Amino acid sequence: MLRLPYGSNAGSEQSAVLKAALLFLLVILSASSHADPERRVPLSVEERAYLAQLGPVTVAPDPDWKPFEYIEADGSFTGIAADLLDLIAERLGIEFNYVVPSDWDEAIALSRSGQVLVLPFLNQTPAREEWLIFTEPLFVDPNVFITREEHPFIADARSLDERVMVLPSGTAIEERVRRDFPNLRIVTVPSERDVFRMLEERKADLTLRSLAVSAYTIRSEGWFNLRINGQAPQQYENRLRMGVLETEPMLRDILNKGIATITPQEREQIANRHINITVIQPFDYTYVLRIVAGILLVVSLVLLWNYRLRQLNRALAESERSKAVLLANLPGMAYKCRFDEKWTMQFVSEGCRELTGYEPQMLVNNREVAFVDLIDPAYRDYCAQSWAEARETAQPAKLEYPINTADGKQKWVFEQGVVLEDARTGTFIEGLIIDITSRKQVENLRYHESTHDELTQLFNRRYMMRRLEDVLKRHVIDRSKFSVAMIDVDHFKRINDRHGHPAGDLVLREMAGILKRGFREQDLVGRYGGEEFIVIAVKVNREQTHRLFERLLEMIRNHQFEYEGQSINVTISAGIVNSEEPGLDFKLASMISLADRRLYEAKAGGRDRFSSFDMDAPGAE
Ligand SMILES: Nc1nc2c(ncn2[C@@H]2O[C@H](COP(=O)(O)OP(=O)(O)OP(=O)(O)O)[C@@H](O)[C@H]2O)c(=O)[nH]1
Repeated sequence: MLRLPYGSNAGSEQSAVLKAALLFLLVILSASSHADPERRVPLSVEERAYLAQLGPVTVAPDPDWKPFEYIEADGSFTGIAADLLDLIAERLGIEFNYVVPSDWDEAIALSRSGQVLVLPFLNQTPAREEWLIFTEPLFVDPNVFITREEHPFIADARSLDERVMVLPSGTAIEERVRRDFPNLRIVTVPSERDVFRMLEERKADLTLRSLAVSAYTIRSEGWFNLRINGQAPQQYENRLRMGVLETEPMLRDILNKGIATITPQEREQIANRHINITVIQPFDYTYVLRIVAGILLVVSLVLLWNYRLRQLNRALAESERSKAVLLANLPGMAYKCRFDEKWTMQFVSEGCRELTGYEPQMLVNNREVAFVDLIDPAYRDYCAQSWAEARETAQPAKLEYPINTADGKQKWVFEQGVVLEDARTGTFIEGLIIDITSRKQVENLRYHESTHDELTQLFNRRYMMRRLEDVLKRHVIDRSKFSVAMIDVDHFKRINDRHGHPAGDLVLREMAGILKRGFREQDLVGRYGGEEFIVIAVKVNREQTHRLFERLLEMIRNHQFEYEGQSINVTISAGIVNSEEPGLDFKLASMISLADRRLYEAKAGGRDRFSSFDMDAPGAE
C-alpha cells in the first residue's frame, strides 16, 4: 500500500493536482469502448492473408520502463504494455515476437532499421513519425512534476529560472520540454531510476514523468522525500500508442481493431496489477478545519465590518442630523467664505435670512450681494486687519462690527471663525456671525451712563478727568496746544432759592446746551459737579481761548432763561489755563487747581468774566 507523499503538510494545490490527475486517469480509463472481451476480432480475408504473409509480429519493448514495460530477470516481457499486448494478440489471433534490446535507445534503433515492426508503448511525436505510424492510444496517463519535498508548488514551469530538469534519455517528453521550457536546463540519464536518484541527490531540481511511473518508482524505490508537485499542461498527457513501421499501415489498422476491444475495466485491472498501489487520499482534517476556520473568520470579519459600518452610518446620520439641526437653529449665521476682498460666501446657513434680511443663496458666490458690502464701511479695514492677523498667527479671530441689513437698518454682530489653509483649493474662513445689537445697545447705554451726567447729558467729571489726562500726556509728547477752563454759574443758590430747584435744573440743562454750542466739535464739555462745568478746548492758544470765552459770556448774557413765565438772569465766571503759559507742570491736579483758583479770581473780580494768565503780572513774559 502506497501513501503518496502529499500528506497533511502538502499544499492544497498539490493535493488538488493529484486528485485531478487521478480523476483524469479514471475518466480516461472509463471512456473507452465497451467491447465484448470474449469476442475475437473478425478480420477480413485480405487482413488474414496479410498477417499470414507477415509472420510473427516483431516487437522491441523498452527493457526498463516500469511499470509500463520491462524485462524480468528470467527474460520475460512484463508490465502494463505486455498485458495489453497479450490481450490484443489473443483477440486478433496473432503472435507478438519480442526482441529484447539492451535499452530503449537500442529498441528505437531496431525499429528505425526495420528489424522490428512494432514499438509497443510510446507517445506519438513528429520525430517518430519520420518512420512510424501510430495506433489509437492503448493507455492514457497524465504527466506530473516531481520534486524534492521542500520545493515549492509548480503552477507554471515557465516561471522557473535556472532549474535543472532531469529526464530519461530519448523520451518524447524531452523534445517537447526543450521546446516549451527553454528556461530549464535539461539533463538526461539512462533510466527512470537514475532520474529519481538525481532528484534525491539534489543534482537536479525536478523531472516531468508519468503519474503511473512516478507513483510506481517512488513506492518501489522508497523515494519518500520526493513529491508530486504540479501537473504538466494537458498536451503533456502520455497517450501511449503502438508505433508501427510506416510501411505497414494494414498492420496498424489490424492492431487498432484489437485495441478497440479493450474495456476500461480491463485497463484498470492491468494498471492496478502493475502499479499495485491503492492511492489513499489522506483526508486532511487540519486542512478542512483550516478552511472552515478561514470561512468563519471571513464571515465574522464581514459581520463585524457590517456591524461597524452600520454603527458608523448611524453615528454619521445622527451627526449629520445634529449638525443640520444645529445649523438651522443657530442664533446667527454659520458660513464658509473665501479669504478674498469680498469675503465671497461658499456656504451660509439658514440664519442668514434673519441676520441680514437676504436669502442665503443671494450671498453665496456674491450672486446678489457680497458680504463685504454688508459691513459698515467704517469697519471694513478693521475686519480685513483682524482676519489677516488671524491668518498670520493661525489663531481664531473674534470681531464686533455693525452691518447694514437688507431693510437698511444697522445691526451689531459678533463674528468668530478660523482661517483654513488648503494648498489645493485655497484659503477659506469658517465661522459664525451672531446678532449682538441688543447687547451692544445695553453696553452703549451703560457706557453713556458711565461717562455722562444725567441732568445735562454732558460728559461727567470722571470722563473729563480721563480725557484731560490724555490731553496732558499728548502735550508732553507733541506740545499740542490746549486750554482747560473751570466754569461756574454765578449766584446759582439764589436762582434755586428764588425760582425753585427745578428752575435751577432747567438753567443747568440750558447752560449745557449753550456750552456745547459755544465750543467746537473737537472740544470737550463736561459737568464738573453742582453748577460747575469744565471745558477742554484743543488746538487753541491763549488769545483764541479768550475770544471763545468772550463769545460764550456774551451768549449766556443774551440767552433768555425762563421758567414758568419768569425770566432768570444768568451769568457765568470762568478760570482758564492755556498750555502756552509759562511755568505749568501739566499735572492733572495742579492744572485743575490753577483753573479753580482763577475761577475764584473771576468771582472775586465781580463775576460774569473769566480769568486767565496775566501777561502783565510781574514774572510774566
Ligand atoms: N437746582 C440745582 N441746584 C444745585 C444742583 N447742584 C448744586 N446745586 C446748588 O447750587 C448751589 C451752589 O451755591 P454756592 O456754592 O453757594 O454758590 P453760588 O450761589 O453759585 O455763588 P457763587 O458761586 O459764589 O456765585 C447750592 O445751593 C446747591 O444746592 C443741581 O443739580 N440742581
